[in-house]
Amino acid sequence: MLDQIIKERKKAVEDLKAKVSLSEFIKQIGQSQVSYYGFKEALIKEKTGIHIIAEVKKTSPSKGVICQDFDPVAIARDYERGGATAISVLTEPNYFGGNNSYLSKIKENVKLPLLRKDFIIDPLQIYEAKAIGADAILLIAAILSPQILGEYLKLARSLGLDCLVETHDEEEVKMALEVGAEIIGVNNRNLQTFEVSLEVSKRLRRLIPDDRLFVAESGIHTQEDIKFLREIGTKVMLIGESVVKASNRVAHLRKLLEA
Ligand SMILES: O=P(O)(O)OC[C@@H](O)[C@@H](O)c1c[nH]c2ccccc12
Repeated sequence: MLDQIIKERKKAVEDLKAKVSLSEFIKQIGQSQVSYYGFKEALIKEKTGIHIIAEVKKTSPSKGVICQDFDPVAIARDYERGGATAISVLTEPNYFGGNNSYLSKIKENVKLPLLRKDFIIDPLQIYEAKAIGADAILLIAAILSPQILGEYLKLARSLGLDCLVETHDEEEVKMALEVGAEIIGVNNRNLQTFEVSLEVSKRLRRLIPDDRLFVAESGIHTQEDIKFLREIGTKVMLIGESVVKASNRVAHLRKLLEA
């Protein structure tokens, strides 16, 4: 599955390159009127409870359609009212039902830092992320070499974008630490098999020193899940399905924040 997603993303990047040049993105970034917000800065603020990065996604390869009447701006507004610290927006169209325009529209309507959630495999996508209004990007260790990951981190920083570096095993955590990733996510879902277990966070949490920001990602649904993650020293959690699907998103988020 992951291989297929990457193949399609590569094709999309080739199509993008045929249409938009790097200098056009640089020009767009220079002329941008939007306000950017610090993603890491918001997530490291001292707080009694946890910080939640709430995710806007319509479908997923493992669950199919998650949200029937999908309105990205309305969802993002609910997240803001419910107390999310940041918002993750899927922009990958074929598997997650995402779109760049969703991120841009949310940027115009919500005052929270935005993470562009996509499969980044080319530097042009990093410029594009900034141009569409992202404050941060996801970099997935499993699909990048250490050298490329290091280069993308540097490029993102030079554009003022924070990076969430996603890992799923010991090897990937080591790689993220070595290239100097400041924010390290542990995906509880295996992107190949879709198997989800919070034990992955528990196992990898202790490998991440206190000078880096640890983020637990995926498979977080209940107050019990949050208590479990808090007990292993998690302060930031990325939650998708559970909050998108809730009949009352604001109330559900507030309840999770109380855990
Ligand atoms: O819906 P969940 O189980 O709460 O998961 C959210 C998020 O972690 C998940 O969407 C995700 C984690 N890593 C990714 C990489 C690409 C696309 C999506 C993801």
